[in-house]
Amino acid sequence: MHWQPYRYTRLAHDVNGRKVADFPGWLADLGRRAVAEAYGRPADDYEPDTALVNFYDAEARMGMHQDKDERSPAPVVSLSIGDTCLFRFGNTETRGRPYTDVELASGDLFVFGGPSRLAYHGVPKIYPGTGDPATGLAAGRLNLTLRVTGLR
Ligand SMILES: O=C(O)CCC(=O)C(=O)O
Ligand SMILES: [Fe+2]
Repeated sequence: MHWQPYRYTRLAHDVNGRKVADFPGWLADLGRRAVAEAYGRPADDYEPDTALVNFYDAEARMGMHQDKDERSPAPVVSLSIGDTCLFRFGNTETRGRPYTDVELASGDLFVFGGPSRLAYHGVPKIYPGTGDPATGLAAGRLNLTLRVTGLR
């Protein structure tokens, strides 16, 4: 599936009109491992169908929001590559406090599941120059979120 603010589509109308690439099997496996570890039980039934990729340059931010364009309550698995960011993990009721600020560094993985699936969250700050160029990313931050859209 392809996400364009704020809906999923089968074709990338806003890019090239083409069908999006199949979800890579290795990435789905990684998602299952993440969910299994976070939940402490096997997650063989976790079948993400969409990976949303966000690139953040030094000034980029993401405001507080809920991930609620999916029809499925399945967990969202977030992977971070490149620059470290300040990640704000909030509550399910409001955009504001209480929230918890954590740093997400390259290689960190975060699972939004269960009661936190619909928690507000955002990225108030990127720490430029903190990434390891060995990732292949010379600058900035990439975030991938694996999602089960529940749309087919
Ligand atoms: O970049 C992040 O860590 C969060 C991304 C996010 O919240 C989203 O793509 O919905
Ligand atoms: Fe989000």
